[in-house]
Amino acid sequence: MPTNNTTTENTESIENTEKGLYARFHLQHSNTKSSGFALNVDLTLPESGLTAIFGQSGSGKTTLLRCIAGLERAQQGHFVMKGEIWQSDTIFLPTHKRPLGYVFQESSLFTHLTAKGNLDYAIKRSGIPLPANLYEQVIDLMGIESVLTNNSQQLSGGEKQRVAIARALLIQPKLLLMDEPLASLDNARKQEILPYLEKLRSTLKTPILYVSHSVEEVMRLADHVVLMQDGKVATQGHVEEVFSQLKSPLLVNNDTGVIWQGKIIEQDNKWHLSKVSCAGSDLWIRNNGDTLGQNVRVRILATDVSLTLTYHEDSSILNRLPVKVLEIVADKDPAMALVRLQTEQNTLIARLTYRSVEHLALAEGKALWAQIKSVALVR
Ligand SMILES: Nc1ncnc2c1ncn2[C@@H]1O[C@H](COP(=O)(O)OP(=O)(O)OP(=O)(O)O)[C@@H](O)[C@H]1O
Repeated sequence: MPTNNTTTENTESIENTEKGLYARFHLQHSNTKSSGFALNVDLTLPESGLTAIFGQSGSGKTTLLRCIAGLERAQQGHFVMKGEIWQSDTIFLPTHKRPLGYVFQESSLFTHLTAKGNLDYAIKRSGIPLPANLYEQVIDLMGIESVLTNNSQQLSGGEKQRVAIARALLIQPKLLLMDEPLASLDNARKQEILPYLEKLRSTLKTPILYVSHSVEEVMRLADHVVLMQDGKVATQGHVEEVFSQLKSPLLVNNDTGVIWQGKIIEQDNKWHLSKVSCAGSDLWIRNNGDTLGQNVRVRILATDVSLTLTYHEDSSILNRLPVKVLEIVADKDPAMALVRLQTEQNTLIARLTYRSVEHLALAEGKALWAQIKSVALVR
């Protein structure tokens, strides 16, 4: 289950950080005391995968990342990275001694160097010998082979960011921090770079902390989500859990819906459809060139789910799943209700009128069929 923030001292977490990351910071910006911004977090994060730090502008995402990097010194701070203390009451490792890579909104490449020159400079500065093939693997992962000899000023915004990410990876960080790496790109460039970030997330063993205020990026990239509000952690948890909360603060109005992880297990070439198996529930989606066996994420909006008491074969809807009602809560619109449903092993949310809730006599535990009008691959 997603957990809420605790700002009290978490001694147990500090002791159990051989694997995960533990961050506790209390920081008050000296010149913002009047406006009252304070960062107050106490977080244990997974040791691998991509953790999205999400929240509105000014909620403290960058400040948290800067504290972790040692770029900002919290009045009270504790950061333990897989058993290594980077900050405590008595220790403060300066940024250059922390084995981390930092990717900023702007690529910050040296403009007088080529892409390759930027990478070589970073490797030399890190002083850590490169294992065989790492250079080639990183170039391949970021797809920058063809631009290596270009001067960094000649690169597109997306290429610059891919070189900047490669540069951060080549210093062999134990932690990769990314602060809105797509924020300075237009939508076309964002779409171009997202598949590289997906590949990075699924290939890299190093944990990634990724600041964003884009729901799309979070849904597509995150394994784990931390939602920041007013310098505090409002909620955190696995991406599927966080999105399946009926009142997820991540979502606004018609965005309500769930994310499922699945695998393409069948393709129907006649109708250009793919079957995705998601934890016991199979769904047909349009085939957009996906390959058999591919892991995918799908998004099912609450507005695309309707409920029937019996199995309707005479319907245009392809996806029908047996479900049980878990809970019914009021939507912001007084005419509408949000119904959380249990499928085989997942949660589904339907947005219905209260009239339909009454008509179907919906109540907790009631078994019925969910018809899913549209399933989108998250991309
Ligand atoms: N060096 C500083 N001195 C004083 N106040 C600061 C400083 N850095 C940030 N702040 C303030 O702290 C608050 C949190 O800023 P922060 O940049 O961490 O937010 P954010 O969630 O990353 O926002 P955004 O999404 O806009 O980048 C803001 O109110 C900001 O104005």
